Amino acid sequence: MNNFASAATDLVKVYGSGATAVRALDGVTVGFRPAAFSAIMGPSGSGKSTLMHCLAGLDTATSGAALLRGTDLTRLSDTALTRVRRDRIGFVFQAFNLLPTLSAEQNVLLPVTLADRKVDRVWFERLVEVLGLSSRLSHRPSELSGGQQQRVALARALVTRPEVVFADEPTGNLDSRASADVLGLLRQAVREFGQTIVMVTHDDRAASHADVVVRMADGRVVEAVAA
Ligand SMILES: Nc1ncnc2c1ncn2[C@@H]1O[C@H](COP(=O)(O)OP(=O)(O)OP(=O)(O)O)[C@@H](O)[C@H]1O
Repeated sequence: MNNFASAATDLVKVYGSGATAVRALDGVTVGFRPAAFSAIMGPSGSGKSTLMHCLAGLDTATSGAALLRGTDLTRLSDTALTRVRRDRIGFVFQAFNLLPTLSAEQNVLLPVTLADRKVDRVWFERLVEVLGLSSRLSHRPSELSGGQQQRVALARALVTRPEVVFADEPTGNLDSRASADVLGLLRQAVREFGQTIVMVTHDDRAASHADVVVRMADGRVVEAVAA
């Protein structure tokens, strides 16, 4: 499992206890290749978000391992986990989650600012150019379209060059044109920057942009195929 950028081994997540317990993950073993675009699909309630949250260190597992390049996140302290999330993982959410009072540039640079790190201007300029944000950097989120806001969120996720970007329904709030645009950019990040991306989606069209599709049902992986 160490060859994978992100992996789960026999991952179990039980919410609640006793008669009302829900086994959201029922022994998931799966690996996500580096520099590939992977999609997790499956019916509502099949455990997609729970798997992603455990792999991204946003939720704790009941048992099993959630590996980020061989680091088992289930064994880390809260402080260590916070650092891993900040330094080694990028996030893109359905609801963009940009800070409304900051400009696009400040939003993109937020993970660098928070980590008190030096901004790599060359990398920043390249990202902004590839994502088509050069003329939008001084705008606040409210002055941007949904597609532009998601591009800012994507730049924010990529700015630290994380080992994995986890995207949770990244096109869920976008119309079909903006969706195609964002999916094309996710693909481009994989192709040009060697970025590893793991995306949860309901949308067959979104999944068709991925290299690999992992299908879940009832808390288990039922299929993992090259798209
Ligand atoms: N915080 C929670 N407390 C209790 N049960 C939960 C919690 N989060 C998820 N579950 C349950 O775990 C199961 C898996 O949920 P999960 O959100 O991972 O599914 P999903 O495939 O992402 O669904 P959707 O596509 O609707 O987002 C569901 O039965 C859900 O009701």
